[in-house]
This record gives sequence, C-alpha cells and structure tokens, in this order.
Amino acid sequence: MTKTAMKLINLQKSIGKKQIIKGLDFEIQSGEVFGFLGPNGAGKTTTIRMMVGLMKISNGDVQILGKSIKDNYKEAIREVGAIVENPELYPFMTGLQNLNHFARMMPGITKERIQEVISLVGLEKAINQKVGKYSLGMRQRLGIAQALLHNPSVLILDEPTNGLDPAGIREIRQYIRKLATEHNVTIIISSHLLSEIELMCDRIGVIKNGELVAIQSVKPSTNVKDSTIQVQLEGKPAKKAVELIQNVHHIDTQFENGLVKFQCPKEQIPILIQTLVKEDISIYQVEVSKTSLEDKFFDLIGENTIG
Ligand SMILES: Nc1ncnc2c1ncn2[C@@H]1O[C@H](COP(=O)(O)OP(=O)(O)OP(=O)(O)O)[C@@H](O)[C@H]1O
Repeated sequence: MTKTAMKLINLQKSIGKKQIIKGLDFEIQSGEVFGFLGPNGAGKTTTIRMMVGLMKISNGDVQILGKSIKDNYKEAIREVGAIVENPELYPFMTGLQNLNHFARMMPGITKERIQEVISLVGLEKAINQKVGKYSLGMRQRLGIAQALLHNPSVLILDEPTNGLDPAGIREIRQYIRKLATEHNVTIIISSHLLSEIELMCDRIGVIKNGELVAIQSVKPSTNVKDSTIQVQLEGKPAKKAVELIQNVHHIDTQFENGLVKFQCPKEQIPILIQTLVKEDISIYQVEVSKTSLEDKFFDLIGENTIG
C-alpha cells in the first residue's frame, strides 16, 4: 500500500494584499520523485519555504507523514531534509570536515551514518578534498549528503540543477533516482525547466501564478518513444535515406512533400543522423515533434519554454 509522504491542504500565502499561493491541494506518495515545475515567479520557492517551516502559512496546512507542520512542527520537520537556498558549505574545509561540522549540531549522528551518506551521493573519493576545489555538481551532492544526515523520509530540493552543466545535471539525476528507488526517500524537486527534471521524476505538478495548473505522471513512453522525426532532403538522397533508415535501422520510413519521416526513440535520433551524414547525405533541416508531455506543458504555460 502506498503511503502519503506529503499532503498540501488548501495551502495559501499572502504577503500584504497580494495572494502569492492561492490554495494548493495535492499529495506526494512515499518513495516518489515529484517535480514541482513552473516559470520564474510562479510560487515554487514560497511553497517550498512553507513546506519546510521557513515561512509562515497564511491558510491551509502541510502534512508530512500525517504530521502537521503548523500544529506539530518538531515532529513533522524531523522527517524532512531540505536544500532551499544554496547549501551552506565551508570551502576551506574538506567534504568530511563539513559533514562532521553539521553532524555535531544534530543529536545522534554516528560516524557510520556520515560514511553512509557519503556513499549515498558517491563522494567517497573526493571526501578528503577541500570543498573549494569541488565542482558545482559535487557541492550539490555534498549538500544533499548534509540534508540526509538525520535520515529524513522526505528530501526537498529547490532548483538543484540551477547553474549546473549537462554532466552535473546527469550526476544529480542519477543520485536522486538511486535515493528514491534503493532507499525509499521521497524527493520533491523544483525547477523552471521541464527538460532538466522530466527524466528524474515520476510525477510533475505545474504551478503558475500560485495555482496548480496540472499534475501528471511522467511515463518513459511519453519521453522517448513517440518522437516523430522529419528530415528535409531532396531527390536521390531522400530515396537513399529512406532505404538506409529502413534497411539498416529497421524503422518504417516515409517520404512526403520533401520530408523523410519516421518515428523512433529519442536516444536513437543522433545515431540515425550519423548514418545519413556518413553517406554524404546533406541534411537541410531536422524537426523532432514535441512529446505529448511537452505539448501539454507548453499549452498550459502558454510559452515555448517553461522558464
Ligand atoms: N517577500 C515577498 N514580498 C512580496 N512578494 C513576494 C515576496 N516573496 C515572493 N514574492 C512574490 O511571489 C511570487 C512567487 O515567488 P517565488 O520566489 O515563490 O517564485 P518561484 O516560482 O520560486 O520563482 P523563481 O523560480 O524565480 O525562484 C513572485 O511574484 C514574487 O515576486
């Protein structure tokens, strides 16, 4: 049976006369990776700050494993680890010294637990290096290790991919998925970019102007299987391209109105393009149709990018 890890009940925030969060109602299940997506200024940080008790709730409530953050703050917050602003790390100390420092401020953190969180985020090799020498991705992972020290059930990360390069994003994605699947940690992760979080989340909730506008599961099939690719080619090369894609890659391919069209998983697109380029086929344009998930979010947000 799935357990509810976090429940938002008509959560509202007003600052002065302005209502910033207009009544959010949704649940996040235990062990789920939940993406909290919305354009800049949508209200993600405000919501997260209320979830972790850093900001007073104007109306409604947040329950963490059934415990109210309003009425039972101490018990509720024990279940949560969070990075809301940049993790506070000392660059002149090693990773281990940083973790030891934070562990001293929390009761009951053993040396074994510190080693456990280090291996959870894959920092064994770098843990005795000064944090000043860490990449941004490594710093984020050390921040996550720090947030996990007290063994929380729920980990909340506000824009953890901000400023990371694609390799850094991939690293974070990998550890987030591992934490959820192997350690049953529920993870809530906010972002203004769908592309950065769709691959690591089970479900995504979209917020705009303080309101939830969509909540949807991310099925791998919607991400990778349904891409339709159109390659603009002419005459003989088009015929050759159709043959190559059909015979070498065994994918049904059509040629219509100057476009070679086929469907394949997203990861296969660069391999197919390489096949054509190797055969000296000049490609004038490649168009990949949006996945249904992207379509839906772009329609909701009314922009071509979510950020
Ligand atoms: N202290 C405040 N006083 C007045 N307005 C505020 C305050 N804090 C936030 N806001 C407003 O509330 C709205 C939501 O801000 P919030 O930072 O939660 O959005 P966000 O989705 O996290 O955006 P970003 O991705 O840019 O951080 C914005 O319009 C912001 O200007």
